[in-house]
Amino acid sequence: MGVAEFIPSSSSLTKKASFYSSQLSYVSSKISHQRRLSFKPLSRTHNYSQICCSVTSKEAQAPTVEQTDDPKKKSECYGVFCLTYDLKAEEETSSWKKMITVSVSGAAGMIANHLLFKLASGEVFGPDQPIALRLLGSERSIQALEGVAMELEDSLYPLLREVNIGIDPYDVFQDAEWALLIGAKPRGPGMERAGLLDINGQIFAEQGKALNAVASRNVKVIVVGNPCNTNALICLKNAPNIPAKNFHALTRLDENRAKCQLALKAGVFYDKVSNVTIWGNHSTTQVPDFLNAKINGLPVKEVIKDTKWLEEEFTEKVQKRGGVLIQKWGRSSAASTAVSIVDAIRSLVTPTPEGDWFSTGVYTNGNPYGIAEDIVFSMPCKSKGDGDYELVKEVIFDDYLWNRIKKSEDELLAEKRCVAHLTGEGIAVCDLPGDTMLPGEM
Ligand SMILES: NC(=O)C1=CN([C@@H]2O[C@H](COP(=O)(O)OP(=O)(O)OC[C@H]3O[C@@H](n4cnc5c(N)ncnc54)[C@H](OP(=O)(O)O)[C@@H]3O)[C@@H](O)[C@H]2O)C=CC1
Ligand SMILES: O=C([O-])CC(=O)C(=O)O
Repeated sequence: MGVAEFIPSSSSLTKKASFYSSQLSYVSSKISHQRRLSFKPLSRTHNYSQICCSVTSKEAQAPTVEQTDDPKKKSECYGVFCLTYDLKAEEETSSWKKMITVSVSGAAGMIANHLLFKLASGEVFGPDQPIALRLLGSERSIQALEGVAMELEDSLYPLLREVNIGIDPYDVFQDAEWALLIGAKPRGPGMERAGLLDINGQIFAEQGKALNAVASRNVKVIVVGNPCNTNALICLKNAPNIPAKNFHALTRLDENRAKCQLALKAGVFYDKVSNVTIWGNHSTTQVPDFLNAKINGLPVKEVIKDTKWLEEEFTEKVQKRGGVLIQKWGRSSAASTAVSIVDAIRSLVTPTPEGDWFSTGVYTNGNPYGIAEDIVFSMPCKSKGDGDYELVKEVIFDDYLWNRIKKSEDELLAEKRCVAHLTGEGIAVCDLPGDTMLPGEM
């Protein structure tokens, strides 16, 4: 067991967003499959949706190219983004809902490369839901992010109304109604878990502060970047003006993996598997719950009688699926993670089917199970489809399940002690269990 102590340096505590300076923003609008595009360099204080366009009718209006002699302005726009359409009146696509704003970090990364196109297509929020995408990158990735914006443009999604890229979270999270926090430093060879927690924790502390300052007061936040549970805890602690309940750590990929393994073993298609909970941390201590899960409406243990398989093989397969995938692919799950983010969002914006539930890592504030308070722990939830959720009470525990849950709880409590300097709870003491690993580590 390694013991490390983090005394917060003044730089780590007082560091403001380091990316305040330059940024590029692209705003696009697509109406009735015809493109209306505009580009404006946005300052931190602009209201983006007011800057964007509106239309009076479905008829195209002649574009006017904005001429500028300002060389700085010129260098900030390219191609069709330099065209400004003069759209004067209010939008009349009356069958569509009011546009929502979704901010995504790590937007030039592999997961985002799948996710953004699903968001823009209407697959996530519905075919009548216009969307503004605000994409957060860094100085490292700004060129790639321009490439992402270009591909989104070239995809001609009618619902995609704005694409805005930047490197300052205080800009990119402005008015966000959903914040999908994917960007994080991957754990490299020889890097201690404590080191990863510290580096990524600082990213999420900063982003929490930015959300607190500029996002919608009811923003829903899904933390994907690892270690996602503790990153989510850090994020919510740095965003005291946003309800802690609104923060999630993504464990839906683990739920999907568990469903797949149960379906395989039972010889049924996976739509027959329901009520699967992932308890705890998105790490190798996570607990895929086969006690409460069902196949064809029956308890899994009545369908799969091989308890040894359930307790050992199944559990370990789910816990380590990410690592096996990395060995095969040479990189971590990207497409299936994006799919699981879609699932996680849809579970919050559509009513949960009667009797079923879904897993998500949420803040343990008054949970009915007896899990330690003040951590982010994956638990069974159901939703009315309003973006909110409640914990499911109708679950049972046996010694096997409860002992495993406690191990994951211990791990998260240790991670929490390790990031105390980032949650405002004093001096961090890092005494992580030696076997603490991400699913992607073997
Ligand atoms: N919860 C879950 O179920 C899963 C979580 N994950 C996690 O999701 C995260 C993203 O995965 P993926 O998209 O595949 O990764 P990529 O490496 O493709 O992208 C990650 C992005 O993170 C950003 N980043 C932020 N800070 C740093 C830093 N200090 N060093 C390097 N990159 C940084 C980079 O963008 P930029 O330069 O623009 O900041 C980069 O594009 C990882 O943390 C991964 O472990 C992966 C699979 C499942
Ligand atoms: O460890 C990783 O980066 C990948 C991961 O979370 C997973 O596959 O579940």
